[in-house]
Order: sequence, then C-alpha cells, then structure tokens
Amino acid sequence: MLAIDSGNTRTKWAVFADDGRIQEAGVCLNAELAAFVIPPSWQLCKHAIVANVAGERVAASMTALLKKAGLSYVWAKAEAETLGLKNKYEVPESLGVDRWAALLAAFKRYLNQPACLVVNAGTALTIDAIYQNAFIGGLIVPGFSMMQNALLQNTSAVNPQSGQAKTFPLNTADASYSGVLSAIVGAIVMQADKLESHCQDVPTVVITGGDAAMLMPILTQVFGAKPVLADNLVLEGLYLMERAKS
Ligand SMILES: Nc1ncnc2c1ncn2[C@@H]1O[C@H](COP(=O)(O)OP(=O)(O)O)[C@@H](O)[C@H]1O
Ligand SMILES: CC(C)(COP(=O)(O)O)[C@@H](O)C(=O)NCCC(=O)O
Ligand SMILES: [K+]
Repeated sequence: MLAIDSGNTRTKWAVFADDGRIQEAGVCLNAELAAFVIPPSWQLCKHAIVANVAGERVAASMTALLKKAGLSYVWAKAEAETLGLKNKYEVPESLGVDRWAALLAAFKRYLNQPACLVVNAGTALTIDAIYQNAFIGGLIVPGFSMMQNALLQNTSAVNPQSGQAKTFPLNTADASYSGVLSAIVGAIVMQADKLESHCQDVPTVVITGGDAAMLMPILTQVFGAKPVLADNLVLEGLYLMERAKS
C-alpha cells in the first residue's frame, strides 16, 4: 500500500509491505511535484491513501500522479474515533488529517503509556496531546522556517539564517535563531508540563516532521525523559487508518 502525506511544504510518501513495514520512502518539495518521476515501487501497489492539508493545487498534482501510476486512492480524513482513539476536536473532521494520522501512530506505539505529546515540526508546528485513549487538544505554532522568515521579511536588520543556538546570544544572527528556537521549544515544554499536571504522569514526547531532527538535541536537554524521534509517524498512521478499513 502507498501512503502519501502532502504537507504545506513537502510531500512525503512510503510503500508499505503487507506486514506493515516500510519498503521504500521518499520526499518531494510540493513546488517540484510537476517534475516528480513515479518510482517503480509505486507500481507494486494497488491502492494509495493520501493525506493532503496543502489545498487544491497539491490535490490536483497528487490526483494526476496517482492516475498516471494507475492507482486507486482514497483521501484520508480525521474522524471522531479510529482504532480506539477518540478525537475530541469540536468538529472532528476539521482536525488536520496529518495531525490525526500522527496521533494514531503514536497512540498505537505507546498504547501502554498514560499520556503522549505528539509534535509535528512541519511548515506549522503542532503539539497534540493524547490522554486516556483520546486526543484532548493541541497547539498550532508557526514552524521554524516560517518564524525565521517572518523575522527576515518584517525587519530590515535581522537575518536569523546563519545563527546558532546560544543561551545569551551576543550577535543578531544568534539572537534571532535562538529566539525562534526558544519560542518553539518553549511551547513544547509548556504543553508537556500542562499535560503532566493534567494527568499526574510524565508524558511520552514523540516528534516528527522536517524540523524534528534539528529540534531533538535541545529537546533532549530540556526533557528528563528522552523524546522519541519518529520520522514517518504520519505515514505510519495513514497505513493504520487504511488497514483498519480492510
Ligand atoms: N529539504 C528540505 N526542504 C524544505 N524544508 C526542509 C527541508 N529539510 C528540512 N526542512 C524543514 O522542514 C520543514 C518542513 O517540514 P515538513 O514536515 O516537510 O513540512 P510539511 O509537512 O508542512 O510539508 C521546513 O519548514 C524546513 O524548516
Ligand atoms: C496545522 C497544519 C497546517 C499543519 O500542516 P503542515 O505544517 O504539516 O503543513 C495542518 O494540520 C492543517 O491544515 N490543519 C487543519 C486545521 C486544524 O488542524 O485545526
Ligand atoms: K506535516
């Protein structure tokens, strides 16, 4: 089965074997989808599940690619409950399906844990909480690049691109880079603390998305319990969603 996760920056895909293992995975910038060459492994699949949160243009590109590959496909949607996980969003279907898929994969991975915080560090960065078999709510924060670009585009003297993380930065680049990092890590740590006091237990923190690897070192420093880096969490969740139906 082919799972596709089209976020607002990049489209990630993975071919799953019948036992649920990923046989091949790839990523393509949405801006380069028109030039995407269909991998031979896609031809081994019969069916695809697609999560698109990037709007109509990307949906059209995906439709064209899947038709060219001769694959049947279904658009993944968040639901009120899937595989035993309840979705407490006021309008369950309005939850980003990439968020829902990552929550499902984390829920399955950490079924025996009391609480889990799922961080998806993408174009936007989401921080979602699982407690007592339910998604109980989450934050949407501007992603790392989005925050850096906001500084760049809205100030004349700030260029955070080449900065480094410093405790007390002493130059403009380090000051803005460290500022963006602290804003993001601060939101994650605060939400983990809130979840911990809400459930009187230390939550498992799992992080995925294009910026996850970059955030891991500082998150490992600030969290007692080492956070888990799970690169393909959304794709794993999409596989679970589709397999649950068959
Ligand atoms: N090769 C890359 N191209 C674009 N963004 C990248 C790349 N590598 C890491 N990133 C970072 O990952 C973020 C996008 O992560 P991703 O999970 O693909 O986002 P989305 O799911 O929203 O498309 C970007 O904001 C950027 O900071
Ligand atoms: C929050 C998101 C923009 C994150 O998308 P991404 O950064 O992965 O492109 C996406 O999950 C989305 O469009 N959600 C719909 C609104 C919501 O979840 O409330
Ligand atoms: K994403």
